[in-house]
Amino acid sequence: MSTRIAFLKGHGTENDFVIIPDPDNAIELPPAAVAALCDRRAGIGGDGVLHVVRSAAHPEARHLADEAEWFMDYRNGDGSIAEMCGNGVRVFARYLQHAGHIGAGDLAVATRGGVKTVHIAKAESGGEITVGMGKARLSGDDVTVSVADHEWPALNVNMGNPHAVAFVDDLSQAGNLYAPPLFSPAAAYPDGVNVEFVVDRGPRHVAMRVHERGAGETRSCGTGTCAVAVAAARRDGLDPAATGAPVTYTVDVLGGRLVITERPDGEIEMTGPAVIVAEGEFASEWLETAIA
Ligand SMILES: N[C@@H](CCC[C@H](N)C(=O)O)C(=O)O
Repeated sequence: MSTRIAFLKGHGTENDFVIIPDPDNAIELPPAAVAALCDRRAGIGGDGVLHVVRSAAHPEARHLADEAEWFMDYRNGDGSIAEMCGNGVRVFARYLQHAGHIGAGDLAVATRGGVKTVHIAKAESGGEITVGMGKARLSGDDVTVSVADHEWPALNVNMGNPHAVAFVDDLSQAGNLYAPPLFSPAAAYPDGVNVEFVVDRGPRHVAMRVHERGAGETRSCGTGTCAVAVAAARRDGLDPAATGAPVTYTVDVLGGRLVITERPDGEIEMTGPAVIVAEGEFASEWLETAIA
């Protein structure tokens, strides 16, 4: 029997998501279903899916239910699972606000990368959303990334999910990014990697392009902007832990701008917009046929 399944479409700096509200975790989303939803021609279209589930109803988040009522079950557009999505968590919070589950103010969201604290500014103050993204883990190991005949040294930064940050002379050097950049050594990223290409725009102001694991080139990556801000700060000789002063970078992405602050205790805050674009429903029959 065909049933109607509600969805919404949203984006954060044009990193776009299909949102599936499913408080009781009643909807099965195998990888092929996620890929069908994210298909930009035959499906709804998106870089990923935000499956909105109460933590108590999800086996991966039940243990976090006392800390965070909601779990962001994030999936990449190819159906693979990722630990964290920075733009996604802002859009997730915006959805909860849009649906009337929460108002402006503070919220805790469970993710596979731990519980994230979220602050939604009041509409009259611009409505932007700030997320406590946790600490960056930098590996000192040498990593390189390459595209066609260009090769760059990169910094291995983990923001819950893996990143390789390469400073380049010009963002066009990354080419069309239809294929994933190559990286070395393979052991640095056993589960694949998100690769950021970065140029300077001014003091504490950079711009980047990103090739995301499981999605291809996207117009923004929130965890990527955090990785880039930390990599740029270290390159510029700035370490909040050493000076006791927070450091803020503005990171331009193809789809907008995010502001990233690293505090002396290493905690990173990301601030940016989140938009709900549309809502609708599809027939379960369509999804079943699409993945058959
Ligand atoms: N777009 C995201 C990151 C999504 C997950 C990533 N593709 C991965 O596989 O780690 C963001 O805004 O952080």
